Amino acid sequence: MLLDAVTLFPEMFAALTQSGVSRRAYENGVWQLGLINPRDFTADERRTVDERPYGGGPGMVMLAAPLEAAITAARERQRQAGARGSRVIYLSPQGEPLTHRRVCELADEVQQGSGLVMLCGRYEGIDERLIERCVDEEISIGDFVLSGGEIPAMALIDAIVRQLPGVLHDAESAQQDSFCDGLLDCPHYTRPETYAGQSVPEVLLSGHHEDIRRWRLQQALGRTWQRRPELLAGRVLSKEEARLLAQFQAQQA
Ligand SMILES: NC(=O)c1ccc(NCc2ccccc2)nc1
Repeated sequence: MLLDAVTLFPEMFAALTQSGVSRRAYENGVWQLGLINPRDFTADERRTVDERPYGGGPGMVMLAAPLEAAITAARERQRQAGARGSRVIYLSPQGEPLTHRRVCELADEVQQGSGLVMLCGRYEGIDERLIERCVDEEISIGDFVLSGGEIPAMALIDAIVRQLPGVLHDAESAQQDSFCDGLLDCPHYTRPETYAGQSVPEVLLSGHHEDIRRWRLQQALGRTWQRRPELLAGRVLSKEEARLLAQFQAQQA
């Protein structure tokens, strides 16, 4: 699974390869990370990667040429490593909002042997002609602006890696994540049974797996209804789900 990042700050990506689930998967060879710095593809002495915007205005814009050379190098490296095609994804506030569904689609593509090149912008963004020439897809992780595309790229990589087989111990926990079945996650509890005077919902101590499954489903439905009702609008409920949600709503009334 070849994932490359075109970035002026390659050292940031250590967060993925040096800790947690993504580190374990990386060390087990489930995924590989390539880091390409556009500064290595500049032709001038000062290794210029950005310039002032035409039309004036604040800030700087990233030059197209070093980025195109970096992307070309990344795609060539992926081709030589046997990737069947490469998708160039540009992380930007102007992108398509990222969803769990898209994460799973990209994870499937990578599993089928496609490579991913994540383009990380800095400053005010990138010369539009580079985007037109080289970017296959623009993705946003939310309606806010960060100082660079590296954190969004790492978020996307982490979300994709979690979906790859063998990464999470029991595949189940990937499925039970929020959003997997289009719902928010249920509440979770662990020891001690009483914390700060608060006890754990009885059903979770009962050992009745069917009751526990039903309680968790009802909590997920109820929370989604309370916090993100628009997610329910796009989801068909089973008879059991409809009944559990109605019961939850009645209890809230
Ligand atoms: N919401 C996001 O996914 C996101 C992505 C990148 C980013 N900052 C870099 C950048 C700024 C302006 C134009 C293009 C890239 N901030 C937020």
